[in-house]
Amino acid sequence: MSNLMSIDGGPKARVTVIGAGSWGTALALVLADSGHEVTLWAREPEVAAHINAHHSNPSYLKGCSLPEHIRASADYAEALADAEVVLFATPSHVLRTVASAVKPLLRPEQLIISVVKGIENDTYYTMTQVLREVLGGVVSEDQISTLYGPSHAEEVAARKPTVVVVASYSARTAKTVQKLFTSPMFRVYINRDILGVEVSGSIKNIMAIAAGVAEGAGFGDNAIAALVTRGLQEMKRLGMRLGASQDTFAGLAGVGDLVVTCTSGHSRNRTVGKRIGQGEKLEDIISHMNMVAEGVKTTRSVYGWAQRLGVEMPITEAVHAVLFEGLNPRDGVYRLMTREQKEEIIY
Ligand SMILES: NC(=O)C1=CN([C@@H]2O[C@H](COP(=O)(O)OP(=O)(O)OC[C@H]3O[C@@H](n4cnc5c(N)ncnc54)[C@H](O)[C@@H]3O)[C@@H](O)[C@H]2O)C=CC1
Ligand SMILES: O=C(CO)COP(=O)(O)O
Repeated sequence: MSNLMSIDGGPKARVTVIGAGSWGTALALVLADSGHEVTLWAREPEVAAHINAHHSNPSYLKGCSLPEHIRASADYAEALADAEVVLFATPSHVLRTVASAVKPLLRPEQLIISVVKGIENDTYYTMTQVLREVLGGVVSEDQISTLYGPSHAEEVAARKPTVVVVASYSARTAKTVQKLFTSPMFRVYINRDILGVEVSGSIKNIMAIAAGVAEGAGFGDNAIAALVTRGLQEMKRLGMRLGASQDTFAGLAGVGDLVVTCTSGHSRNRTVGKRIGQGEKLEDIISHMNMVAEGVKTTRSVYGWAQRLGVEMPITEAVHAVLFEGLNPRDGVYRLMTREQKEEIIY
């Protein structure tokens, strides 16, 4: 277990954030505001140079000034040299590669945090499961945690009130991470159900694409409310089949993140869905985006996972058909509306 004296016994910890996209940058700001020493690893050397010279990251977080004591580097060894805490904030499809690359630089006493939302294609692993597998032998699973919840980077960076959850394989680690992040505008609850947190916080991105498609296709608020409600049932059905706790889906990583992503103008997943609903092609949208819409890849994973387990996930199936099988968005909605008649709650 970590001997993070700087967190447990004092105000400052040395944190390295791997990934200077919008979320990694916003969380670096939260931690720096609390007095922690933060180093941001950026994949692009020009992003690191800009952060060091201008204390901002316009490529990923426009209009935001960063505290001057955040340092950036595009070199793993330099970025990780003194880290007590290593926070992964990359897109989900590169987490395995990035974690493998930094593994030789990690030490057993470091705490590892994932804020990455997604389910890996083919393995159907959550992101802490990927980290557990890749970092095994260096870092114990008790050192690993995840921070999820309704938290658009733009609002966090603007220091607007945000409430999230931390879940870990170890209660002590969860408590340490809670303490690390807590500030007057950033409140952190602990949730013991790490699987439920990761499953719900990842599948909500599929529902956000569906909500965007509905909006783009010209449907109304009733349709969005229906997608949020039935989407929650779907998330719960898969999650509980995997052993997650029902209550997690009513919590911040569940309905909390589902609502914000399905309704916020900040959401990249909702935006991708909306543009598809308006008639654009997925490839054209994605090829012009420098940011990640995790729901696209997660749709492939969850569709395959649900098929393998025999779990009914009609919204996920419809999103899969629209994204990857050429189904017209309006026909996707028609398909959902004309399914066989059902009871709302299956007991
Ligand atoms: N932006 C947000 O408001 C929130 C994002 N998240 C999650 O955080 C994770 C990271 O997303 P964002 O920071 O929003 O990213 P972003 O969409 O702002 O930027 C993409 C990031 O991925 C990096 N990247 C791209 N290809 C890479 C590669 N091959 N190797 C390493 N890095 C690569 C880019 O350099 C950039 O830092 C995602 O899983 C996302 O769902 C979670 C909560 C809030
Ligand atoms: O997870 C998020 C908010 O909690 C971010 O959602 P988007 O990736 O759709 O912007």
